[in-house]
Amino acid sequence: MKTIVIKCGGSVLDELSPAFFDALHSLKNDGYKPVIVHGGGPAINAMLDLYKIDSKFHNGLRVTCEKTMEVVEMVLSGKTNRQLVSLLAEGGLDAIGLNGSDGGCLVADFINKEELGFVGTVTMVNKELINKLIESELIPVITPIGASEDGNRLNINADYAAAAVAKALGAERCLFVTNVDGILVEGELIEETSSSEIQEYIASGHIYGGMIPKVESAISVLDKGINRVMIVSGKKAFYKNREWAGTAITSKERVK
Ligand SMILES: Nc1ncnc2c1ncn2[C@@H]1O[C@H](COP(=O)(O)OP(=O)(O)O)[C@@H](O)[C@H]1O
Ligand SMILES: CC(=O)N[C@@H](CCC(=O)OP(=O)(O)O)C(=O)O
Repeated sequence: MKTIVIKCGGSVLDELSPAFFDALHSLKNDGYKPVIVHGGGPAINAMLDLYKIDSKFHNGLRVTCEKTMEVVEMVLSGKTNRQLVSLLAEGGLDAIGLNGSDGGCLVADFINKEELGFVGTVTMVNKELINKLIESELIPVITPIGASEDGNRLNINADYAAAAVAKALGAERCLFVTNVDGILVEGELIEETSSSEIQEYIASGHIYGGMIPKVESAISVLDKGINRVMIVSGKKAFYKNREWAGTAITSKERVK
C-alpha cells in the first residue's frame, strides 16, 4: 500500500488553501493513501491564555501539568481535529477523526514526568486499526495524544507523532505541512537537502524553533528507510501533475 503520512501543523490549520485539498485529491488519484496527524499548538496557547494558565516549553515541548493536559485534550480532540475533518469533508475528502489515545492507536510513555509532566513519546502504533480505516477509503485524522500502559493520556509533539506513525506503517512518503514554503535559508527556499546539511543549518541558527522538531522527525523517518521527506506549505499547491513544491529531505548525501 502506497501510504503517505501527512503532518498538518497547527500554524496553518486556519489558513489551508483550496490548493491543499486539490493536492490531496491529486495524491489520491496517483494511488497514495493519506493518513493525517494534526497539530494545534497555537490553538492550545490561545485556550490556555483564556484559562489564564501559563504556556511553558522545555526544548520545544510543552510542559504539561494535569490542568494543561485537560486543555490540550479539549483543544486537540474537541476543536482542531473536528475542524480538519470538516474542512476535508467540505473539500470532498472522506476523513475520520481518531484520538491517538483511543483503541491503542498511539501507545506512549512519559518522557520525563518530573521535568515535562504529561508529555509522551510514542512506543507503539496500532497499525492494524489505521490500515483498516485506509482500506475503507477513509483518511484517518489522528490527534497527537497517546495513552500510556498505566492509563494516563499524554501530550505528544505532533511532528514526532507523525514520524512514529510513518515508521510504524512503513509509509512510502512523509510530509510536513506548515505555514512556510519549506526550509528557508537567508530568505531562499532550499529545494533539496540532506541530514548532514540540516545539522549544519541548525548549528548556524538558520533552522530554529518549530522547524527543529520537524527536521529531527524527518531525519528519524529517513533512518527507517523512507527515502524522501517533504516540508511544504499548506497555503500553496504542494503537489500538482506529480510535481512537488517545497523542501525535499533525502537520505542521499549530496556531493558539494
Ligand atoms: N529555516 C527555517 N525555514 C523556515 N521556517 C523556519 C526555519 N527555522 C525556523 N522556522 C520557523 O518554523 C515555523 C514552523 O514551525 P511551527 O510554527 O512549529 O509550525 P507547525 O505548527 O506547522 O508545526 C515557521 O513559521 C518559522 O517561523
Ligand atoms: C508536547 C507538545 O509540545 N505537544 C504539542 C502538541 C501539539 C503540536 O505539536 O502542535 P503543532 O504541530 O501545531 O506545533 C503542544 O502541546 O503544543
